[in-house]
Amino acid sequence: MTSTVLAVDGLSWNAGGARIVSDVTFDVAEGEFVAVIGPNGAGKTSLFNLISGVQRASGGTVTLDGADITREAPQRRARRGLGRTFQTSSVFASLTVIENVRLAAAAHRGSCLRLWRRASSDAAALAVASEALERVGLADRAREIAGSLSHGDKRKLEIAILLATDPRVILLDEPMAGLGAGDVPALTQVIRSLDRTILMVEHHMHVLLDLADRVAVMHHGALLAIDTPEKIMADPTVRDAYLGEPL
Ligand SMILES: Nc1ncnc2c1ncn2[C@@H]1O[C@H](COP(=O)(O)OP(=O)(O)OP(=O)(O)O)[C@@H](O)[C@H]1O
Repeated sequence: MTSTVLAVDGLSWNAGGARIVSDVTFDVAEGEFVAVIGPNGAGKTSLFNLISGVQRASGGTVTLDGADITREAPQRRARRGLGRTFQTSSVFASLTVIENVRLAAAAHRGSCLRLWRRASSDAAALAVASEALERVGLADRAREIAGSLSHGDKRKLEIAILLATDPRVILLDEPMAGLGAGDVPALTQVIRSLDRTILMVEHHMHVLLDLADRVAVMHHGALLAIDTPEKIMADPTVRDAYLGEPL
């Protein structure tokens, strides 16, 4: 019996006189991987903004582990375990790889960052950071300056930063965007190995077919369908939403 970790119910958002997200309802079960797809402008990032709290919903609710978090600020949601990456990189380019992760671990542990202390003195945060880097395959790059990493490795670092906060749910917004074709399989492998509850916006069909338990299709701000990848691929209304574009 699987339990619901994240639930959105009737979630809506109006902005600039338009309804951007319209009455979206679905549940995500513990350990489930849900891919979110849809044509450009369908409202995928806006949906993530509502779930993570970057935008306040105009209507509906977001529930995490049974708690209504709809009115909570993003930081509070993050502390509850909603971890999110953004389309643009949130890495501190001038810090080392491990410093980026250690800071996230320390902030999550609530330790005040005493800047006069040596950075490495928080042994617990450092241990968490090392383990997170191990998980994403960046352990041997720990002492490098984050800004010098390749695009693909920066994405892995962003995921390590999230892991350092031990999130209940991970929201990944187009993690493959801007990657060369050669970097996609390695990042796919890292994401697959996370073994967490994950919601991911993704355009690469082969990636989400590989990873997703279910695929949610957004269209004009509404949830058009949510089902297994096989059923979604065979759904004529989904094909119509893409105006004949191959899925
Ligand atoms: N703050 C805002 N005010 C007004 N309109 C907005 C705002 N943010 C987004 N939109 C509009 O809402 C629609 C959905 O945008 P959103 O970025 O959520 O779509 P998306 O599915 O993530 O698209 P893409 O795949 O291109 O990233 C777009 O038409 C966008 O222009």
